[in-house]
Amino acid sequence: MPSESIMRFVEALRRDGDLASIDAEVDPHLEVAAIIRRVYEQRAKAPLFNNVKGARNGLYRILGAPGGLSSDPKFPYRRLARQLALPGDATLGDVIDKMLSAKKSQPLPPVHVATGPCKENIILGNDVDLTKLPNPLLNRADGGDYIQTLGINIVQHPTQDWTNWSIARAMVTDKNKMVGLIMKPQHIARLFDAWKKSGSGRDIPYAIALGAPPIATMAASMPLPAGVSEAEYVGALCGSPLELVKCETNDMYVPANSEIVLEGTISISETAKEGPFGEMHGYSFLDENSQQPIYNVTAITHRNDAILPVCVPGRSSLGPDETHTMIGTLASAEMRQLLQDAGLPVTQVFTPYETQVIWAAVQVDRKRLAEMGTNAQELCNKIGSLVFRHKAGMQVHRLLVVGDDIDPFDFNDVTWAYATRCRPYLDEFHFEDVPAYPLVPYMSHGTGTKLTGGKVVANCLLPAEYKGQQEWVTCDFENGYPEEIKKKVLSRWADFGL
Ligand SMILES: Cc1cc2c3c(c1C)C(C)(C)C[C@H]1C[C@@H](c4ccccc4)[C@]4(C(=O)NC(=O)N=C4N2C[C@H](O)[C@H](O)[C@H](O)COP(=O)(O)O)N31
Ligand SMILES: [K+]
Ligand SMILES: [Mn+2]
Repeated sequence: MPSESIMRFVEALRRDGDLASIDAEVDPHLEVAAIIRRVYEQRAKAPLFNNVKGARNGLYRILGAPGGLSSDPKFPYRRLARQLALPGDATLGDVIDKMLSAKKSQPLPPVHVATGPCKENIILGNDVDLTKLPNPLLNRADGGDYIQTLGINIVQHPTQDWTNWSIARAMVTDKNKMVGLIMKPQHIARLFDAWKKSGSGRDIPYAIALGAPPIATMAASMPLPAGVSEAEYVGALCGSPLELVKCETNDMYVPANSEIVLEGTISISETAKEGPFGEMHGYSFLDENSQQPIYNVTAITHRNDAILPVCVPGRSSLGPDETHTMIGTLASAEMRQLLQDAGLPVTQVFTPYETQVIWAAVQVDRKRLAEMGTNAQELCNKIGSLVFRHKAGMQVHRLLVVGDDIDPFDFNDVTWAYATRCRPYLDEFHFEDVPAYPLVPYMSHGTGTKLTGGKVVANCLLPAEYKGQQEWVTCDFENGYPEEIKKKVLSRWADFGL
């Protein structure tokens, strides 16, 4: 059973020796975020701050980098594994397979229970004061304190039977208000529009479950198809229904063992300035601010000694954070599913962390490719059209189509194929009429259009590979020498003192 609560997850990290439990007082104004940012980059233990300056009455402790790489280089993805109850030595391929494993199963609806740990403390109406919480400032350029970076935004469709769980950032603006990014084509934006169109004129009931069960947070970060209620997918993933409790001030349901729950309504008319925010590509643009919807907060409920998980997005090549290990990996899962459902000989898709998950390597089975009797132009246009016109491919701007001799999780492999087999211009297939990811710096602050285009598929297969032929020997130790020579070399290696 995956870690069905943040507490169980923290215990798993402690057992792994991958948790630093810090009782010294730390300042949520930049100090906490700077530590978390360095934890990602140094691949240090996940920090649990038990003594955050300004915390009171159990609100709140902070857990940093729950989805960062583990502090044990032998098991880099062990934190993700613990969230999904996979073995500690799980690979990213295992994480992708696990998150896709319920694709063919029946959805398993959650069950409603009377109460749970998130109901241990209930703060209502006038007692709600977000400004009294130790909200973290995550980057010196940020436009506000982002309390919401790893919680689940829970919003229902006004008429259809669809409750969407996603992650969308939000910052505190005053005692009972936040403002949060709601951007197309994300489902929260789609539901926001549906509410506006419904003509009811009502503001939108929502809940944000902070410190929800880790596997629920993973599903919230995954671009599952529209209409799929993530809670039901999680039930199918776990083989047992999630337990939800009803909110105090609206009819939303939240995971019973969430750490902290914010309840209220998203205004369909009022907006406020949101951002800047240090985002997933490693930039916080000083002029980045847009008018975004206001989240009214009518209740806060929480566990005693509640823990707020926090993500501090930034440069991933030094050490990926959850906007890479979760957004990138889970979008890769959905892109792989999309291409396989279209009958293409795709065996794996992955967004390298070295590219801020803006690129994705698409691995094809070269034997099955040869049976297709196709060519680069045809294959790359098919792949690009499928991925770039689908929501799961929204944040990817460059696809690299590689053969099965290339490990998509190994950036050395991917760049070797890209550098040596993709001829600039002839092997690049451009897409200017597809939705862009507007937060990519060369889109938001570049010279061209901001909402469309700037996408390309790079063919990294030589023509012979389209016929299933590999007309070369790869010059590395692994491939360049007969087995008995390699055995001989390895057996004498130590004696030579190399
Ligand atoms: C894991 C994770 C996911 C995030 C985000 C973050 C983290 C940690 C923070 C740290 C808050 C940074 C911003 C980054 C920002 C962002 C915006 C657009 C695309 C990617 C990221 C955004 C966000 O603010 N808004 C948004 O719409 N989607 C986000 N996702 C991606 C979505 O959770 C993901 O796409 C899901 O699939 C949505 O569910 P849906 O398919 O609509 O049901 N945030
Ligand atoms: K989701
Ligand atoms: Mn969704």
